[in-house]
Amino acid sequence: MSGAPAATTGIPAAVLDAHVVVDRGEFVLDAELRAPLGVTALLGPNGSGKTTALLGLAGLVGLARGHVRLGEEQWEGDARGRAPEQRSVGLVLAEPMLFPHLTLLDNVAFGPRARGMPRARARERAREELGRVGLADLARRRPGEVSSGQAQRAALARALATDPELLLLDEPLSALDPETRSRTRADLSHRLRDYPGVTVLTTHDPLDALTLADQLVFLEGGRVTQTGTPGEVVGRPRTAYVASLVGLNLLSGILVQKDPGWAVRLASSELALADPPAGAGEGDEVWATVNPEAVALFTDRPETSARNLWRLTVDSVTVTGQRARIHLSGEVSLVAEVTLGAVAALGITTGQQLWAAVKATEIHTYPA
Ligand SMILES: Nc1ncnc2c1ncn2[C@@H]1O[C@H](COP(=O)(O)OP(=O)(O)OP(=O)(O)O)[C@@H](O)[C@H]1O
Repeated sequence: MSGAPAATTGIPAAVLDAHVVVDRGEFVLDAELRAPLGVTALLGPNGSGKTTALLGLAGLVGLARGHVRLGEEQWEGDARGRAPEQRSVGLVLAEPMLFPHLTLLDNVAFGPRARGMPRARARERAREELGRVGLADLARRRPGEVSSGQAQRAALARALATDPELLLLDEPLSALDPETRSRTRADLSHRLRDYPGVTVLTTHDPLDALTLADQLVFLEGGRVTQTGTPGEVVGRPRTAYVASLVGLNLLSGILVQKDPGWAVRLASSELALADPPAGAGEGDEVWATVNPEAVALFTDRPETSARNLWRLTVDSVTVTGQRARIHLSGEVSLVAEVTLGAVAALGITTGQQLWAAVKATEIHTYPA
């Protein structure tokens, strides 16, 4: 839900402290980004400004306003600015962008060499970095002679060979096929655990974010809409995008006391609750999440003890593996997740009307 306040929670002291404002004409990025040591994932839909934010941190696009500080160092702001090459940054893009005519070893040695390290030491450093990403045996190959996942690992080694204080990874796994992606994700996770600096990585993929990152920052329309640890975000999503990414239904409304019990008054329906949320009272705005697996579907009005029952229309059906997600709308918009067997048994098709039931105990609420 755009316009929701950015929510920040108990993350360690920020080491990267930036306010990145970039004016691209029709699009303006205005994002405050704080990242502690460890991995911060920047997530957002296409065009939300993730790449622009990374380029702003690296000094590769100019800021209209704002600042970039890393620890005690001011990289940008207060009329001071460091050129990109004066920033201690390692950058990895979706495409590895290795020099095709150089071996992996020389590709990785290039950064230390360019910073004045003698050739033999730079090669030694490169060998060490290639070893850390499992490429010691391929050091003499050229980029065209290795797989896409291996090339991406070499790009990571190249970025780390200069011992950057800030590592920026822009969709580092997005160009890989699914199998390579999952193996490279594991290698990346392993290598990042040993990297002592601040990593900011952009991704669309919740699996990348949840497996690689200590902290998540969501960007929507150029603004930060939510930050938190993976656990905090999964437990309390605050925008429809965040909720859908973590696979939950998110509804918002006003908490009302009923006789007996409590409910959330939605735009055109109500959600009966088992318990009111801690920290909220009558009349307060609250969020409610419903796991799609907790939405039971019926073709005929069921005899059910579930206190939430609606007749809804099937808008679309998406299948992943053996399960299907049924997008429903009507008095409420909900996604239900059922087995393919249930899709067949209920004969689910687009446009069909179904009864959807959710037990009050399956609704998780928290203050907005
Ligand atoms: N060089 C440019 N000149 C003008 N507009 C640009 C430029 N680069 C990006 N934009 C615009 O800025 C917005 C943000 O783009 P950006 O690439 O940062 O988004 P993103 O979140 O990384 O997207 P994706 O996930 O698709 O890579 C988009 O609307 C894009 O069209």
